[in-house]
Amino acid sequence: MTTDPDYRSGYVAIVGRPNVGKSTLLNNLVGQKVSITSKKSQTTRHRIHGIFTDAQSQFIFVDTPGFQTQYTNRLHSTMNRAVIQSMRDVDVVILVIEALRFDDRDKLVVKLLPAMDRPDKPVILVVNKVDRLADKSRLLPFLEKMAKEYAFAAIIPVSAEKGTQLADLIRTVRSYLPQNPPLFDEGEVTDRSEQFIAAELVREKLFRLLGEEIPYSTSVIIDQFTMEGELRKIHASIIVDKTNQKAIVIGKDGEKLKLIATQARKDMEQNFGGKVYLKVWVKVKSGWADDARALKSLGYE
Ligand SMILES: Nc1nc2c(ncn2[C@@H]2O[C@H](COP(=O)(O)OP(=O)(O)OP(=O)(O)O)[C@@H](O)[C@H]2O)c(=O)[nH]1
Repeated sequence: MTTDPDYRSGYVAIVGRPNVGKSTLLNNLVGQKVSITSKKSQTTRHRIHGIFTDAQSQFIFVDTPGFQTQYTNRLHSTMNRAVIQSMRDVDVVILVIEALRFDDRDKLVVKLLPAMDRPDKPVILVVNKVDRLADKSRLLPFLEKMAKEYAFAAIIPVSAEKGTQLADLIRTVRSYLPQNPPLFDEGEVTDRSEQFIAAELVREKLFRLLGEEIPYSTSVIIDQFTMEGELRKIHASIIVDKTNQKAIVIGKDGEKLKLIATQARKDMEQNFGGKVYLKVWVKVKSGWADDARALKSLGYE
């Protein structure tokens, strides 16, 4: 751990409507250092998506589950609550939009942001996909217009895909992080367990593929994780609270569960760099959320 008095660390939320490039940005920012934290870190208030640590700073990127949903037309109150909740305790919010595009859906996201005139909660606007602009001269007026309309702490045009201007973004975000020693030990966060990642990837699919209510009352546990040569054999259970939730997760003719499992398997194969055999069950465990012992067995202290 560092003893540098100017070390900065804090929580950062990346928000924006679907498809603006949030995941691309996150992956590029955390780069090789992408880490899904260990079970222990799960007990913090945030769901952590990735951590970037360097000699001067540590950025802890938190999930904003609501924005990951496919059901973009259903920006209803549950989702809003989830998003607002996830932004409440972060130090910096990064709002991502596409260059030259600021539509009604972006405006809806802006409405959910913390008040920008509050000095303790800077919102940095990232204008992404600048590489796509044929006519670069249109960018500056767009940036100026955004600056005039909203009190962003900073506006930074980037290409998340090409990695352009990301160093600038890192520097800017850093300047808004509190002076803190690293909140997570680098060893701890890079020591990622494939078992944990596997559970996270299934959980992510629940958020993406189900309505907004269900994922919050589910949990995922890995019952079995074995290697057979190069093949990872994984058995996972999705734990739900009620029988009707089980039916929803499984879907008509098992289609939903199949989709969840297929997408999770593909992500696992990409993450682990090898073939995965994944089997997923849905189990009802009534009142699991209230049962301390059950919670403990699911990894929540
Ligand atoms: N040209 C270009 N394309 C980009 C850039 N960043 C992201 N994209 C593309 O935009 C699409 C959406 O990117 P994602 O990172 O999945 O977007 P997202 O905001 O995480 O989307 P959701 O998960 O749906 O919320 C993908 O096809 C990316 O390849 C960029 O800087 N330039």
